[in-house]
Amino acid sequence: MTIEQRIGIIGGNGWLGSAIASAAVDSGAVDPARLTLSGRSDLSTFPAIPDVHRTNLNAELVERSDVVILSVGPAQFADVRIDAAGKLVVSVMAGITAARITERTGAAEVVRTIPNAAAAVRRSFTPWYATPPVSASNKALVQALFEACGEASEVPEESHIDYCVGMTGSGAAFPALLAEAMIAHAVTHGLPRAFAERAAAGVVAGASQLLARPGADAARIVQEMIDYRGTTAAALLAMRERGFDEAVAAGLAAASAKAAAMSKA
Ligand SMILES: NC(=O)C1=CN([C@@H]2O[C@H](COP(=O)(O)OP(=O)(O)OC[C@H]3O[C@@H](n4cnc5c(N)ncnc54)[C@H](O)[C@@H]3O)[C@@H](O)[C@H]2O)C=CC1
Ligand SMILES: O=C(O)[C@@H]1CCC=N1
Repeated sequence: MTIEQRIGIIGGNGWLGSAIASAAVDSGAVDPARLTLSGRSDLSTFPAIPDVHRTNLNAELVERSDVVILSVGPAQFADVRIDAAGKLVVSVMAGITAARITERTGAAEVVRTIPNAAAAVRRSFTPWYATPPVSASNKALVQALFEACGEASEVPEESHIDYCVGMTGSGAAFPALLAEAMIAHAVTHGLPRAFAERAAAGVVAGASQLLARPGADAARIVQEMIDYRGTTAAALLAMRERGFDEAVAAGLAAASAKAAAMSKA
């Protein structure tokens, strides 16, 4: 779907805002001439997307946009003073409630999302929640915008977005954590670091594709390996025995707790 509405990204000079802007343009979903980015840094540091309008003035961005994406840090939101009444406001900020966004922007139609760092390679999985006033056509716009960044899926409750800060938002870093642990182990067993890095990245990125197959079922893949009763089963059972599931659960809970604390900072 090509998005006809004019899009503005406040914080479009930042990590995630830049990735969304590039994905939206590269996918063809958004015409760069209808895209505006704002941020606090020098305009020369903004992403180099031809024909995109860049500004340090949020009011100018709002004036030029039908859809305003909020991509500043949660603690920076208190400094964003805009009047977006009558516009669709889409937040990617962790921890900031839709009620607070309406209160501070005047927008009735608010969507909360939690994309992730894989938006940079158009592989973010992005859940989104629309407040009741959001029209069906604006919901379709949000779905199209985040499909340009990877996959997107509507959730029925705002609390699901707060939960997803850990799972989808922070989860993009988890494969690298797994790879790092494997590299460290391989190096202590004498393997050359360069080989270990290539092998770990290859295993983590390559084998993840098993889960990308239609109908893939993580629990079934794990159980099949355990039922095979070979070396993989030995590895999986030892990791579980040492608290793998508990470590993941603690990580997800810590991310959501941190988001709640950041939103109050
Ligand atoms: N980085 C990630 O993987 C993810 C980030 N998020 C959320 O996305 C938001 C942005 O995160 P990042 O891009 O990583 O941060 P960032 O620090 O790279 O970008 C934020 C940008 O906002 C700009 N900014 C700050 N105050 C501003 C203001 N008043 N007006 C205009 N621009 C302003 C800054 O110049 C900065 O470039 C955060 O709220 C974060 O919780 C959500 C999911 C994943
Ligand atoms: O690390 C962070 O704070 C951001 C928010 C969710 C994922 N990344």
